[in-house]
Amino acid sequence: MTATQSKLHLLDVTLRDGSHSMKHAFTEEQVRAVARGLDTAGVEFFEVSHGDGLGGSSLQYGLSAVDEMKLIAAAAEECKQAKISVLLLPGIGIQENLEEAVQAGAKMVRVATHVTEADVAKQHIELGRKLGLKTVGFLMMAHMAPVEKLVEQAKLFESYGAEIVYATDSAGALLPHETRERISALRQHLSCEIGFHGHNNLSLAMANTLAAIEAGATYIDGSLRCLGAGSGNTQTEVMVAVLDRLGYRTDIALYPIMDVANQVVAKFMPRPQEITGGSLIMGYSGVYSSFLLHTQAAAEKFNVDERDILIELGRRQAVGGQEDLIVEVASMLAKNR
Ligand SMILES: CC[C@H](O)CC(=O)C(=O)O
Ligand SMILES: [Mn+2]
Repeated sequence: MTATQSKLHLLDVTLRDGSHSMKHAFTEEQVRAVARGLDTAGVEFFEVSHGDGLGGSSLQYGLSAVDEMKLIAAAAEECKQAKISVLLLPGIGIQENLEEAVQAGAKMVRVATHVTEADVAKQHIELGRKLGLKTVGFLMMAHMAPVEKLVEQAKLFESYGAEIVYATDSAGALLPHETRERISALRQHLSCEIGFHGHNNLSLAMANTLAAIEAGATYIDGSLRCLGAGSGNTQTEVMVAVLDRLGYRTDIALYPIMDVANQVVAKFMPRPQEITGGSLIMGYSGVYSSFLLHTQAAAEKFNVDERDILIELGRRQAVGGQEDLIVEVASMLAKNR
């Protein structure tokens, strides 16, 4: 990689993907402190929503301790320059949720679908554009589709009006050459900007991020201290240092971004974002990172090994929205013991 001084857009997802690790219990005070720190450091975009996107607060996905609209409004109040993104999964979030988020201060929407289901997002992308938002298509579980399928689905997003399309490694299952192959194909076949969102379940989030950048991604996600589902995301503050060493411009100041990571986020994280038995197996068998805490609860309830549940979920190719399968598999394993 050569030093290019070309600008990369870092989007921090601590206050959205981190919601999974926090069991959706962010307080307003925590959100304000993180938002202030990100804004001061020069982060351009950061995401605030329930972990499963707008409207995700439910028994199936986990109830939010504080209404996400209140958190979005609080974060917006703290910002002088940073813009707030929200995640929207068609079928979970609805039009009214997005309109309310805009009232609260959101400036970007990322419409997320399973990697083969972009066609359910047409109205949502059009709505984002109509509301004047920076509008993004976010293809989750990108490891589950062959490259040609990913390109086909990304083109659908682009045709609906998405200004950026992401390949999302939801399970932290991609290897660097697979990431490179996917992002290169997207870059070759699309005119819009390309993004990458990684998870660190196989300790490859940074390697995949660099492969994505080399292949043409210009929007990159990260979270402070890796606070995100599974083993978390590419670590924002580390990425700022690495990209600076490589000669990329992020316009994010290193000490301030380290300070919000270490003096704010580290103080309220429920546990370090380590690669545990469960998250490693998620990357290994290709299971949605957001299933981790649900799986650990089911393993405890049915007294079975969380790794066995995850291997079976991977074999069944479980996708987001199938959280009920976790309990079904755990109970099946307990019966067959
Ligand atoms: C359930 C939504 C999911 O957490 C979105 C995301 O960040 C991913 O797929 O990695
Ligand atoms: Mn994620």
